[in-house]
Amino acid sequence: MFHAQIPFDRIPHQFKSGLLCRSSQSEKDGLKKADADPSVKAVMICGENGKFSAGADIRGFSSPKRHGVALSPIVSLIESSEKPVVAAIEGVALGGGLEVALGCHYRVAHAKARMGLPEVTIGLLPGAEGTQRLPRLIGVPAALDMITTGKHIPATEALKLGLVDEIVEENTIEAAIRLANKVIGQPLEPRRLSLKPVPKLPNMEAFLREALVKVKRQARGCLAPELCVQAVRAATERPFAEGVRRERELFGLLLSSGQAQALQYAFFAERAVRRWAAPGGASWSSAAPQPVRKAAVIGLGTMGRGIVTSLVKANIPVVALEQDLEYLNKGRKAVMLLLEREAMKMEGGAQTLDFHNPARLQFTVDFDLLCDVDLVIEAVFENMALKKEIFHKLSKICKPGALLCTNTSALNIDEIASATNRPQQVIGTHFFSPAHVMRLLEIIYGRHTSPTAIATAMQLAKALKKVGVVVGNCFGFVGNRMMFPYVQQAVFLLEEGSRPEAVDQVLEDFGFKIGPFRMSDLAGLDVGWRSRKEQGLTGPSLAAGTPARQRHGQRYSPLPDLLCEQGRFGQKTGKGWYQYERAGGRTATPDPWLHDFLSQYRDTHGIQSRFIDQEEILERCLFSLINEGFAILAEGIASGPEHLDVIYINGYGWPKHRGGPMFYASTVGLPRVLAKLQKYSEAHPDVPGLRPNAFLKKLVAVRSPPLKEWMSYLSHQSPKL
Ligand SMILES: CC/C=C/CC(=O)SCCNC(=O)CCNC(=O)[C@H](O)C(C)(C)COP(=O)(O)OP(=O)(O)OC[C@H]1O[C@@H](n2cnc3c(N)ncnc32)[C@H](O)[C@@H]1OP(=O)(O)O
Repeated sequence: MFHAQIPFDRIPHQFKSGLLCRSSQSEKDGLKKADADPSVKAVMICGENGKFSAGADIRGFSSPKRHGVALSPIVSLIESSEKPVVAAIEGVALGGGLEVALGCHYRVAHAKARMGLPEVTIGLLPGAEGTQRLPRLIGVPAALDMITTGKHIPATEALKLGLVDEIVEENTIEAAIRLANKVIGQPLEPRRLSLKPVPKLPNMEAFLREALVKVKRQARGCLAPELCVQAVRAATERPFAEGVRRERELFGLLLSSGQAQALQYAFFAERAVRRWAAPGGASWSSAAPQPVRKAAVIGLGTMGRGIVTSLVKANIPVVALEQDLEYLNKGRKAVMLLLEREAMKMEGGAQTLDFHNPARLQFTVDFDLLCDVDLVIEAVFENMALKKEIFHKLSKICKPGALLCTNTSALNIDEIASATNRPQQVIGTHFFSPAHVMRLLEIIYGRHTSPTAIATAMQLAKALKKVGVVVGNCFGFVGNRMMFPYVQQAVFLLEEGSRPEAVDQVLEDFGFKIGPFRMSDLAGLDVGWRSRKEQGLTGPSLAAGTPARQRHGQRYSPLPDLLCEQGRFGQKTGKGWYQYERAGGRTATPDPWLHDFLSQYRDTHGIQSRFIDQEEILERCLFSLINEGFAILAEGIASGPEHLDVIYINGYGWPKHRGGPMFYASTVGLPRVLAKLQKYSEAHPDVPGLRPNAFLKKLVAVRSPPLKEWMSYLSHQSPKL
């Protein structure tokens, strides 16, 4: 028996899985030697440290030295071996790692192992013949599902699909050796996947056509899933060698598409934001989190319900509190419904979640029951006075070490903290709706927030399977602050001659899940209206004589206020920027009433309507958002552009294959972004959001360095960091 270990490059930090080495000579030599040595009867391939392989080093794909796919010859060599080769899969077998296993004649996996071809998630396709071998092994529907989603499947599922031959609870390597000994001398031809036909489907053509439509719909504008379908189609239509040629061609297209680079940037950005930094030098490397053994949620509106669901799913016991029994019962029903739905999606169902057990989930109107929780998340509506009242109460009732979180999308964390006797334990946790689904958790530190509080909130994000991003305290924090100029431009474009459906179409074609007007109808126009009234921008507190389209000397559009005055709050009232089939309906159709209303509005205010092309729509919306991003970086509200990008991808539906707004700016070119902002700003001098930010100007002046160097060009790090 010859044991070949896939050469492993150890990844720094805690990561113990192996990555495939790009130099392939050593394993080629090993395999050749084993084949030539008559004393070797079989070969077993395993990983190191309990991990088979996480695939190729993703950083290598953007390296200029990279030429073609070097793994295919090794996989072919394994498959063509005259001696049985068995893969012993422990930990993970991903990407190129799984492709190596597919070249083996047999596969044994540990019960806890996970397998997948995640290349699609980094903008590629399995380029070492995986798109040709997998459909031959497990059939087109299952292979297509794995290849186009990139999902990791557990060993139990892999066994059901026929991806592995055996799963074991204990020593995988010994089991693989046992299997290898058993199959010595048996014919290998039937085990060579390249020689097998792809299992036929009665309706293969229709199936592939539908699969293409599905991936195009799901991943608007993202190339990789579409090309994955094309590669699998090649497996169904061509002999193996031709299919491989097609796979290689498609892989090359993706590698040079720009989307792969954006998605790979997003992969590392998501990991980089875990290394947070905050005022006074506190950071992820020095601060330790406190354990959260029990939590409480205050307020069971839409956000509170989702947060409770999230905590229960993370196995954290929860006390859910409402102001009175009527609200409590309503909230309880809604939470139970959400949890039942979630349980149905999980293996093990309701038993796994255990939400009927009052020790795991308790509903109450009694604040005193919060006395022993480790963490409270207040999720009442956005009203400073109410939040302060609650935090004042919490600081009296909760145990000394308890962390006090406020779920707010814009309010001042310091002001909320001032109502307590422990501002160091107050932190903002901005969840996104629906809170049990959306991955983003914006974590906002105030002036007094302690490093332990930040570390605990980050740990909570991890437990909830969310991406936590630590940011500073300012109105709207990062996500909403960048959103304001974007939405503002969208509304200004309507004033000047555009229509909601035209603006939405441009941004949806760019890749956003929904455009700004559909989004506003979904969220409810009344939310922003209430906030504008509180800010004195509209409503009874607006000073008499204020010009209709100006506030504090800047351009202002009263259009959203006028719609709200007509009771048009969006989907909930059946009318907003669009019309819907009924109140609560979800199908938006352009509304002739709104078009007439816009014409009358322009007449009233003497605005000459003009045709606005797609380029202007896109640039004014996106570049104003990006411009605000530069202001946020310059002020030290976020520690790097990756933070802004991760927030936008995970919380605002920014297309991941465009890498986030700041990455996108770097691909468009900072000089172009600056020039366009200058042009639009000259045309609209009363719109500060279009005035190029000084940091953007500085970066252009120093010849637009790569994104990872931007922060070093800030002359001084903000005192916030
Ligand atoms: C030439 C043949 C072509 C082959 C195609 C391929 O193989 S493409 C690569 C396919 N593989 C992947 O896409 C796997 C990506 N990685 C993961 O899904 C996960 O990292 C994991 C392996 C499931 C482990 O998850 P876990 O949560 O335990 O750890 P992290 O995600 O936090 O990762 C720890 C650190 O390791 C770095 N890292 C992980 N995978 C890779 C990789 N393939 N290439 C380079 N670096 C990788 C990750 O960035 C983390 O680094 P830090 O410095 O600690 O942030």
